[in-house]
Amino acid sequence: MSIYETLNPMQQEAVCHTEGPLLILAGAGSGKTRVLTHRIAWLIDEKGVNPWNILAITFTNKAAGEMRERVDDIVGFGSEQIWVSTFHSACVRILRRFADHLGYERNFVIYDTDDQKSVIKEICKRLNIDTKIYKERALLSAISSAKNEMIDAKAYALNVSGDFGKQRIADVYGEYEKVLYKNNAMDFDDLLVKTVEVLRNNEDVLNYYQERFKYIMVDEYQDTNTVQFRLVSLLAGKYRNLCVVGDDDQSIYKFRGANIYNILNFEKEFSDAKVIKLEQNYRSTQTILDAANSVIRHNKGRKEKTLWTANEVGDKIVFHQYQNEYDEAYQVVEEISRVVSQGKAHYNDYAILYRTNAQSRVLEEKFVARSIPYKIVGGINFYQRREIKDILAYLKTIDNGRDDLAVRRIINVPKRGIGMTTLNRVIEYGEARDMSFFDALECCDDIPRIGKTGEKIKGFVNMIEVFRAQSEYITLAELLTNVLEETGYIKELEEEDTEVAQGRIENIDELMNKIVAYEEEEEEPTLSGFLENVALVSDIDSLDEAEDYVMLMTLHSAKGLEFPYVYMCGMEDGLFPSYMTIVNDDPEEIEEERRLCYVGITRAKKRLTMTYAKSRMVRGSTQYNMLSRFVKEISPELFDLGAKPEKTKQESRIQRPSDFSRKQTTKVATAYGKAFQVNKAAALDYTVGDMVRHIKFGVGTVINIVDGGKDYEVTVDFEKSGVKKMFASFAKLKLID
Ligand SMILES: Nc1ncnc2c1ncn2[C@@H]1O[C@H](COP(=O)(O)OP(=O)(O)OP(=O)(O)O)[C@@H](O)[C@H]1O
Ligand SMILES: [Mg+2]
Repeated sequence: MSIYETLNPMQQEAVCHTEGPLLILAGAGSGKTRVLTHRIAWLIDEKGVNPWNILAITFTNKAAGEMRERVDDIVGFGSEQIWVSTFHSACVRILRRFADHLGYERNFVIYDTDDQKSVIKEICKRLNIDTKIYKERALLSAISSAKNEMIDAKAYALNVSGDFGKQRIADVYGEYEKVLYKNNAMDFDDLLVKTVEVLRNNEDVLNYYQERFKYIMVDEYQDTNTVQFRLVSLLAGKYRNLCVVGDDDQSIYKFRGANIYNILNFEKEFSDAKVIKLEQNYRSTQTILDAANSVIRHNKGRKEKTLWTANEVGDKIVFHQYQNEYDEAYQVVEEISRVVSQGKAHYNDYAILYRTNAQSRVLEEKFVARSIPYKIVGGINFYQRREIKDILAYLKTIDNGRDDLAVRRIINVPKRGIGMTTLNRVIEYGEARDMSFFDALECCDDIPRIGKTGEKIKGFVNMIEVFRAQSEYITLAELLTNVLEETGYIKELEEEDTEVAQGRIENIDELMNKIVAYEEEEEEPTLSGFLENVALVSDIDSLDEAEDYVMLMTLHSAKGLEFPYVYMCGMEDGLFPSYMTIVNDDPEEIEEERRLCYVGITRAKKRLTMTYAKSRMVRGSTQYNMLSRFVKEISPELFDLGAKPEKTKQESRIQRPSDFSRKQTTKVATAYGKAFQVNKAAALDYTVGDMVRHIKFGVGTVINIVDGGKDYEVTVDFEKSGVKKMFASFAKLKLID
């Protein structure tokens, strides 16, 4: 049977429409990616197109890898000639060849955020710009947005029209471009911008690539931004054989400048474009598809789509409610383990999806405890993350300082201006005397040629010693708080103010949760005890080799992928949709989160399980959340509500070799544990979900309560005035019976 017979008539039409622009707009699982791979095969096998003339662009490296595999399978010989890559790697390839046309050396370097920041810092100093007012990160993000909109430094400067703030940004932007050029460096946005520039300004280069890429395909088109759109239109400018596929309901990268209007732009720029809609979903059961549709229906201003499936009705959506995130993780892992051990599924039939990276920690610990192989897709295991390693290195150094690697890891993190030459001298000194690195640091006065850096070293040693002294009389959570504050670690991340930095902060918060849970449960908590406990769960080497593993990933990373069994964990308002989305109360943000939910649901082929934890520790304090609004949007008849969670013993929050009884404690650490006090949950006479009355705002529903130490922070959704956050003692909310 020819592979084309495995396509439906609309898909076949899309595959065979090889000449001229083509837009495939279709819902999840309708075979868009499949059409792209089959189109490549068709071009080569049936149209005799040279594989060399084909460019396929995908969104992530994983997607590129998968597409490459699918193409290899159906094309066979010659498939390695096809460019299957992400936007960025395609651009790097082009620039490595033609960057000299822009006056760059071809071996230009690519700057990461740290490099960019030091450039900005240096410029601000030179221009006398106060970085307290003009934050480095804000400057960088203004420059990045400008680049993604293809506004260069000159154009930016022309547009400031007397706005002093913008003028400063324009000054920095101009200088920044000069410095990068001088250093033969490009930042991430440059890769795209400069490629467009090379193509625009050099007819021969443009000609070369237009001739080369006679057939261009772009997957996940809904998440392209302005400069990416420009790039594609330039490349396809001559032959116009451009096929883009996307789904406006799955646009989830607006925060990175993705521009959903590119779908409209496409129809404008390529007005003769053929538009094909695919309506049959092949991936999911009827039930899963119904659930997805019932959620996405709540978004306004979307293109209404019909999506049906011939697949069976299938299992109901499973919904579980748990006491807390530990129960949730425990039960999910147990369930997977049970089914797999019965031989009914493989580990890699499963994916666990969550909203934030930090949620992986508890799940990972349960997997390690059960010796079940798992892999974090598109990310890094919790205990391997940079910030977690850094903070643990601080704690190890405070604990005893005998771990040279740990001390060396943090001596200059955050930057303290202690250079490599100095450090080598300290190492040499220590090795000659058989001392630990930390002991050698303590002797820095005696080390020759240390000079002024000695003061900086002493500052570091002193700080560690103060922490050591403190650790005698404060709790571990307080110690961690002090480390985060005194070292400036958190401040640096806060100032960076990027998506990545925010993720790092969330991970550190999660480590705080771990410490608080450890202290609550342990009879005699100690720093060494905590570090041993961590070593127990972070030792995952043995599981690394497995070929069959459960996949854990954020909802964002799951785009384009599919799995027989999907778990969506943490289905709570305040987590998903995120807390900030709810507080900002911006309908567009909620819609973006809803699209993310749609992406999550539609990853599942056979069965979808959604889980909800009534309480969850956030920054060291227990938070009670309401069920996610997205779950409520799914019609109740689609759920298997009989599937109540089995009553199990209260799940331990920490991993330990032997069983023990959980110590009941009322101690609760606040955000960064400044104050410790008795849990006052009994002090409020209302709880999440209750109706309350406020003297000014009227009637509303309590949607969140956070124990903020001295007071409770209560979030209420008022019928008239929307969501408001307030302190319980001031709000004087009255419970309505
Ligand atoms: N005509 C078909 N016959 C059988 N299976 C199909 C057909 N079309 C697609 N499929 C299968 O349906 C699943 C979904 O296809 P694909 O991943 O291409 O969808 P998609 O539209 O790209 O989804 P997403 O929007 O999530 O990226 C895949 O397993 C694919 O092999
Ligand atoms: Mg796809």
